[in-house]
Amino acid sequence: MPFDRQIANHHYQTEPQTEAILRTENLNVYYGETLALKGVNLNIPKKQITGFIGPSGCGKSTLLRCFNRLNDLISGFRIQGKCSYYNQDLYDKRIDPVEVRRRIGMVFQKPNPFPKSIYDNIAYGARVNRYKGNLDELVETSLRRAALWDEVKDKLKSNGLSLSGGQQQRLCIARAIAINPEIVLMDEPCASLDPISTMKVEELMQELKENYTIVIVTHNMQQASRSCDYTAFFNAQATEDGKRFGYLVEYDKTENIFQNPRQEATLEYVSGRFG
Ligand SMILES: Nc1ncnc2c1ncn2[C@@H]1O[C@H](COP(=O)(O)OP(=O)(O)OP(=O)(O)O)[C@@H](O)[C@H]1O
Repeated sequence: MPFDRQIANHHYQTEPQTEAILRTENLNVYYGETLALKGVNLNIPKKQITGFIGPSGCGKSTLLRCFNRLNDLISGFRIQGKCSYYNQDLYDKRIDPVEVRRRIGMVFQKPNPFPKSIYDNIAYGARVNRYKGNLDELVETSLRRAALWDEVKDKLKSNGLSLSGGQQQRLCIARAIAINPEIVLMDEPCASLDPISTMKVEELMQELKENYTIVIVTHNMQQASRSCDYTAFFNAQATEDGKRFGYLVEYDKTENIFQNPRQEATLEYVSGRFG
């Protein structure tokens, strides 16, 4: 099927049965004159784990960053189409990006704790937001939710950077949830972790989805098939002038993407034949 028809009709998507919390409609993303993502239509279900997979450069991180306005900081970035949270246009002029990032938190590929104590890493956002509750309780609850409390409860004054990589990443997840977001975006959160730490983060994601919506970019096919309820497969298409743009190929329940995809390209990618 010609590429444009693939984009024009959306036969390759199974709409999630649960309420959508994030939605894109005909979303194009540009960096300067370069089109990075074309025509993305996606509904991200609430309190589920949605994975973005696809070869390098197909725009997975770009799309993830659109959801908490993190691309705003990049000069030349602009979008066409719509990107919304519930039914609120995230790019409406009246929307405060700081408030967006409070509700939609982010965990990055490389753990990036502040060079502060474990306690202060968690308390930081609350203090900035003039949190009125009990800080000790917030720190404990957040660390418990991130499955880190037992490992750090006796050394809350130690520097966050003194923890192992896997612990640092769980600290970053605890820091993200301490400001009580509704959504946690994760950009390859296990890319720099060993298999045991990776497993802990995956287990943690399953616990977190009771309270939060999670969207994760991953290059690890096993991780996507184990952890995600829904999976979106993106690919890149070359243009005549030698540039490439990303587009959504197929979006479905994870088991369908991995066991019974409707697109040949998806099958090739998930079975490791390209990408
Ligand atoms: N800050 C930026 N300025 C200009 N172009 C960018 C910027 N960030 C990303 N791009 C371009 O946008 C396209 C998509 O990149 P993006 O990082 O979103 O892809 P990705 O699928 O997440 O890749 P990877 O799997 O390698 O992380 C690429 O062509 C990339 O070069």
